[in-house]
Amino acid sequence: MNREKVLEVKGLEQHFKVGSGRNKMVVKAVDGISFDIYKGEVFGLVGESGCGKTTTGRTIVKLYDATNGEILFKGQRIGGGVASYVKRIKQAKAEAKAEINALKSDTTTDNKEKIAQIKKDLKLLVKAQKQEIKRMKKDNAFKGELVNTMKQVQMIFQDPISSLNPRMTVKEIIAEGLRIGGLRDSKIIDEKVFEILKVVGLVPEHAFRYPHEFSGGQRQRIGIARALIVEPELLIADEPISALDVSIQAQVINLLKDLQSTLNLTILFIAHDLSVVKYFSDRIAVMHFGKIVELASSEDLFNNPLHPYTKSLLSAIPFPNPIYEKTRKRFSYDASVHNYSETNQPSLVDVGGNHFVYGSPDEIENYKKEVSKAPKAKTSSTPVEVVSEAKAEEKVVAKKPTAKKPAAKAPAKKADATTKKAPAKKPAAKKVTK
Ligand SMILES: Nc1ncnc2c1ncn2[C@@H]1O[C@H](COP(=O)(O)OP(=O)(O)OP(=O)(O)O)[C@@H](O)[C@H]1O
Repeated sequence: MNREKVLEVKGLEQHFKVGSGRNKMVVKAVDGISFDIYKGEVFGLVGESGCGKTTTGRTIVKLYDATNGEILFKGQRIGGGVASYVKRIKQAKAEAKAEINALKSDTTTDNKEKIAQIKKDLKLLVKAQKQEIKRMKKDNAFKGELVNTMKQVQMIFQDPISSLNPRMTVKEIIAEGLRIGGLRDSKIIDEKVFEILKVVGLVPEHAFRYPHEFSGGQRQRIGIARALIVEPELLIADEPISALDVSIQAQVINLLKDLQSTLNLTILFIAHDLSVVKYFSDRIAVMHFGKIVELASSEDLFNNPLHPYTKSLLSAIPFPNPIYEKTRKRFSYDASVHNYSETNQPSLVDVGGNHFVYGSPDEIENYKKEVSKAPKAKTSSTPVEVVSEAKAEEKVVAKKPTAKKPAAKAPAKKADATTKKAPAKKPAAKKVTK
């Protein structure tokens, strides 16, 4: 099946210069990652704190300028960096200089021709690299077009408290994206805001209140409404539940899950908890120290994890079973097992059935053997547990109670009013064909 790529991330690097003087150093928060996200897919990005997940999301929405690599949204370049081209020019110049100096110091032969050739080659290489830099910068320069494109990529933030302006009413917060997009008709703006509030499980009356009047879960719903009002195609959810009370986490996850299917959204779901992404994601990429170490369908990753880091993350997931918990073995990941060297370099390779693992050639051979012996994965469609959560009242500080009806259960017609996309429910079996 031909799948439309909504997002393409190619060799993305995001390096931060920190400290000064002797303490100056470069933090390679994201260190050359590549992945594609297909239309209608939920792509999970997981890893422990500090592995670069948030930086990846923020670089995609252009909160940071990428150091290197490319980001394409529906084929259009929306971000990237030129550091590698500049580095290549510097390196080529240094190499050419060293070669020319060596030839000049050799007084026994006439090396004029060779030197001229080196200079000519260098000139050509520098010209090609500069042209490439120019092309990239030019692609970035279509500002108007880029602003429109970026509207289609929205982000939900980890902390709903700090991400909402306390001095703005909910209506002002949600409508901001519409106003930035040039909409001025306050009647239409009001209608759209009220509509989207219903879609996320709130009520129109909430529009006139301030963020502090809401509970954590409700604030996250406001954040979701703010992202959805501009009818995005790609939603980047950066740990949307990690700051929330456990009792309401599942509500927000289920809301996102429903919205994803009702509005046919494509989602990059960032989380540190593998158990959360399991039921939500079609595919999952596991990140460790700025690199993707494993990328596979959700089923493959859980049923047949290959990279030792993924195995260690999985071993950390608790199960609500005391007998299992008593015997559960947690093991830690020791990166020294890999023995990487200059001649034994790792890379991310498909070891079979679109199951990618980061490893050296020897490791990849072993992973391939392992994957060929593995039993076929069973499809799991278990919904997120909402047992106690459904009962858990979201403590509303606001005067009136929250609408209990889950947003995505809103009639298709309502969703239609908030998006250009066909509101029809997607078929349940939306698993990506591999
Ligand atoms: N603006 C910045 N300047 C310097 N270093 C940064 C910056 N942002 C992130 N980092 C560093 O980059 C690394 C990756 O951070 P990032 O927040 O992307 O990780 P994360 O996996 O999302 O972690 P968490 O789950 O805790 O948010 C960390 O070492 C962090 O300290």
